[in-house]
Amino acid sequence: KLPPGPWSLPIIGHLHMLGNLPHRSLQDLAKKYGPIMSLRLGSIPTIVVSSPKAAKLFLKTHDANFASRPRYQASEYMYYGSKGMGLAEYGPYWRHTRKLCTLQLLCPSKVEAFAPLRREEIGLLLQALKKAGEEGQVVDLSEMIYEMNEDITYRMVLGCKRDDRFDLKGIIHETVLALAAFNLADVLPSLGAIDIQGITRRFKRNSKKIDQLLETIIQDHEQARAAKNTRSTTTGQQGHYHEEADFVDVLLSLINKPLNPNDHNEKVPLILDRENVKAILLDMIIAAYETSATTVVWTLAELLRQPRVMKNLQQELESVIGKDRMVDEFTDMRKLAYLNMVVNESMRLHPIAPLLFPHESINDTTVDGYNIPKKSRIIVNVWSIGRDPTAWSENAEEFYPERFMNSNVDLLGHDFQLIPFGSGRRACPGLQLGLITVRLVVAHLVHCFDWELPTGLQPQDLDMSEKFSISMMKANHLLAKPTYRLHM
Ligand code: HEM
Repeated sequence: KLPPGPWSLPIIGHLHMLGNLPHRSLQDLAKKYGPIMSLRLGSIPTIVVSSPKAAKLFLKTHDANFASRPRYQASEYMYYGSKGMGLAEYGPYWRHTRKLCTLQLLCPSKVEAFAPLRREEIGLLLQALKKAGEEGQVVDLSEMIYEMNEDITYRMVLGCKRDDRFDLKGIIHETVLALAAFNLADVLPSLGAIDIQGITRRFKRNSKKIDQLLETIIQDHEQARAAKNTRSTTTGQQGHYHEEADFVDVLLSLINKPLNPNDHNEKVPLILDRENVKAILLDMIIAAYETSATTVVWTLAELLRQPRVMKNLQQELESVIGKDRMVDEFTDMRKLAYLNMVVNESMRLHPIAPLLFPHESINDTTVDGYNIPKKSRIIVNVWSIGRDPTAWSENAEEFYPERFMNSNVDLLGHDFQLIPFGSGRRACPGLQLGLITVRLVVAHLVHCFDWELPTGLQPQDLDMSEKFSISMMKANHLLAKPTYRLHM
């Protein structure tokens, strides 16, 4: 038997029940039909998972069967015929690219190597805020945080944050918007050829622009590498031409080589080609583009709504760091226990991917007595799990970081009541990078400044509405007035 679910309409199935904030609509439905629920979105059989216990069954017990992704038009058009990693179906290509990304781009030593870049970009944000504070201005904190996060991302992935030859930020914004749009063809594939929403045309237009951008940047890197190599033969020096190699450098050092040289089972080894490189670069940009910034904005909004928690955090920062120097990523972060609780609590209530990214089942299987057909789409409602009163007690809707005191629950994916980065084979490979960025930016903003809401706005009246897009952001920008508080 299939899991229970509501009656569906012809053709559209349950699409009309999703609304603008599907995580909330699905939570309401799960209250009626249970933590493993069956829906049909267009023509796609869909299973919605809404409790920690059920999430464990899908993401741990039966993880291997649910580790694939549905086919999306976006993956086909924007990612060079599904050559990215995040949307790739489960199989050798995904496995090898994921390994490459985890070991070469997102490994702890690489995350650490970008610490000076983070320091520089956070420094620029703090300077701008200090100046605004001296002039008594209210700032658009959302905009400033997103901009800084983008600059960190572009420098880390591409080695630059602007280019005189093209509108780097504009092209990437357009790409993100195209990828975030709800595409009917993904749930009603028969509509794909008609392109009612004009999305296929948009993908085609956009993929050309993004390809030109990536191609130009790759060629710059190739020329720089060639120049460096000529120099190294004369001086006998080896190594990269930058102090810290950006992601383009790393991928170019692996291009035209087998994706996994140690896998002797494959008859024809998969070779990393130029399109793979461009698809992976785009994957990294999209994955890092706004995720950490969205979490920082939610955290600051919660802190502004809860002056008690803001004060506790400031006290912790003051006792560990004092007021005569800035937070240091290497020496201070692990001592900031309350900061970690604040970030955990923010990600519990505001996971940036409230429904993870849909998974797809590989074979027919049985879970908890229910039949789950092959090629079902699996939606894990992490947002609803984070607010489940049976897992989090009656105050589950409240922002209360102290709930993590003397608790072993963490964000790493083994506690199924808190999985903002997912869990299992498809869990976020950028977890360390995302988490350090969030913790570091929040620590600096709270350590360096006292924050006030714009005149007349009371903490309890701060708007916390959500907007469902590539990440679930705060619908309205966070505005606040900074006052610098350090003695330096
Ligand atoms: C606060 C920051 C971040 C959060 C909360 C987050 C969360 C997530 C979530 C929920 C998923 C989907 C898991 C699933 O489908 O089961 C995911 C996937 C992914 N994330 Fe992150 N992420 C963050 C930052 C980053 C960063 C900085 C990068 C890399 C630059 C990154 C790279 C990826 C990739 C490549 C995937 C797809 C993995 C796959 O399909 O195998 N993420 N992330």
